[in-house]
This record gives sequence, structure tokens and C-alpha cells, in this order.
Amino acid sequence: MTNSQAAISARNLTLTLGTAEAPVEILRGVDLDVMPGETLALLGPSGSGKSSLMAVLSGLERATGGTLEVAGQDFVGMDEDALAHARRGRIGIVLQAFHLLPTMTAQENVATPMELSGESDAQGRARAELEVVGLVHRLDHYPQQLSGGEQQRVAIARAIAPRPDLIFADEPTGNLDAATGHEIVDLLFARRAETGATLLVITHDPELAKQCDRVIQLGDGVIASDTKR
Ligand SMILES: Nc1ncnc2c1ncn2[C@@H]1O[C@H](COP(=O)(O)OP(=O)(O)OP(=O)(O)O)[C@@H](O)[C@H]1O
Repeated sequence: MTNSQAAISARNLTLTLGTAEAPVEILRGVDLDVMPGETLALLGPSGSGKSSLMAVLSGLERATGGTLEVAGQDFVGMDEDALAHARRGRIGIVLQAFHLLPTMTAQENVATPMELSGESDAQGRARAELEVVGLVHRLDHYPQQLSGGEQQRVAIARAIAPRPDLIFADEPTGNLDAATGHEIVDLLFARRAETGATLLVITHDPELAKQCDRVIQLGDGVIASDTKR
């Protein structure tokens, strides 16, 4: 039985990709409950399935077995369109390589997802969020005119502005130098605390992991350890 109080509740979650002749078992039975507002670090060796687990939990990829409820919704039973709809406004995603749209300004990058979900003041909210992350002087700049740290601030603003219940971050400091990485982590945690969102972050950085309420180690597609502070 999934835990209906949880922000994320997974039971025996599996992900098998590849072909029928050569299946690759990527997630091999993950059980996980994450409570609303919890901050959770996901660690593990390269290839252990961290990004795949995040893709499934965030609705980017559909699990091939088990049960998964995210914000009370059945993510295994939904088709791709329903998953995309369920994600919109509820789930914010920050990736290592920023993934901003190169033909859009900082403000447009933040506003566009909100416009797509029918938010009436998307531009105003985008401006306000970019101000909070310290980029009010960069509203009309394109990603290529911004430093890596600035691009990640835009990506954080884009993830946070719709006020999602859940934020997923996959090695958000992986492409940044140490000092900029620390600034980005501080910003991410500050915005999470102010909005009360649940945060799940993939990291190789033990210092970042220490800032989380809980640390999960993934090993070969299953949870190897789960430690609460
Ligand atoms: N579409 C796919 N088809 C087959 N195998 C895949 C596919 N996607 C990922 N894999 C494999 O699944 C395993 C887990 O990959 P995943 O990217 O989730 O690991 P990770 O723990 O995030 O690794 P890293 O720390 O290197 O990013 C890897 O062995 C990878 O090669």
C-alpha cells in the first residue's frame, strides 16, 4: 500500500529498458516514501540508477512496474500526456546542464512554462522570481550572454516560479566551479525553505548531502541505505 500522506510513495518500482531480447534492468524494486517538505539527497555510484529514478519520480519516464504516487496521483497508470499535465506547475526540475531555451531571454525562459499552464501574470511572476534570485539586471539577456552560475539561477527561477510541490535537481552544481556551486546550493535551499517544497537532489557532493534531512544511497537499481538526520 502506498502512503497517501507522502509527497512521493513508491512500492517495488521497476524500470526495465533495452529490447525484449536484451532487457536492461535499471531500477529493480525501489520502495520509498518522501514526506512533504522533506529534503533528500540521492547518492550512488555512476550507473546505479539515480537519474533514472529521478526521471520516474518526476514523471519524465514511466516506470515499467510497481506503484508510484506523486502528490496523490498515480504516475504508473498515466499515459505520457497525462504525466505531462500532472507535472505542470507541480514539479520543478533543475538539471546539471541548465537546459535553458537559447532563443529566449531569461525572463521568457521563466515565464513560458507558466504561460503554457495558463498563468495570467506569467511575465510579472517571472520578473519577480528573477529579482529574488539576483538577476533583475539580466531579464532581457539570452542564455549565451550569461555565466554558468547565472544560467543556473535562471533555471532555479524557472523551476520555483510556478510554486511546485516538488523540486528535483540532478547534479545542479556539476557544471560550476566550487564557489559558484556553493552559491547555487544556498539559493536552491533558501528558495525551497521559503516555498516549503519537497526537494530531491542528486549529488556527488557530501557537503550538499549534509544539508539534506535525509540521504539515500542507490546501488545497482535498489536503495542500499536510507539515513535520516
Ligand atoms: N534508455 C536506456 N536503455 C538502456 N540502458 C539505459 C538507458 N538509460 C540508462 N540506461 C542505463 O541505466 C543505468 C543507470 O543509468 P543512470 O543514468 O540512471 O545512472 P546514474 O546513477 O544517474 O549515473 P551517473 O552518476 O553516471 O549519472 C546505466 O547503466 C545506464 O547505462
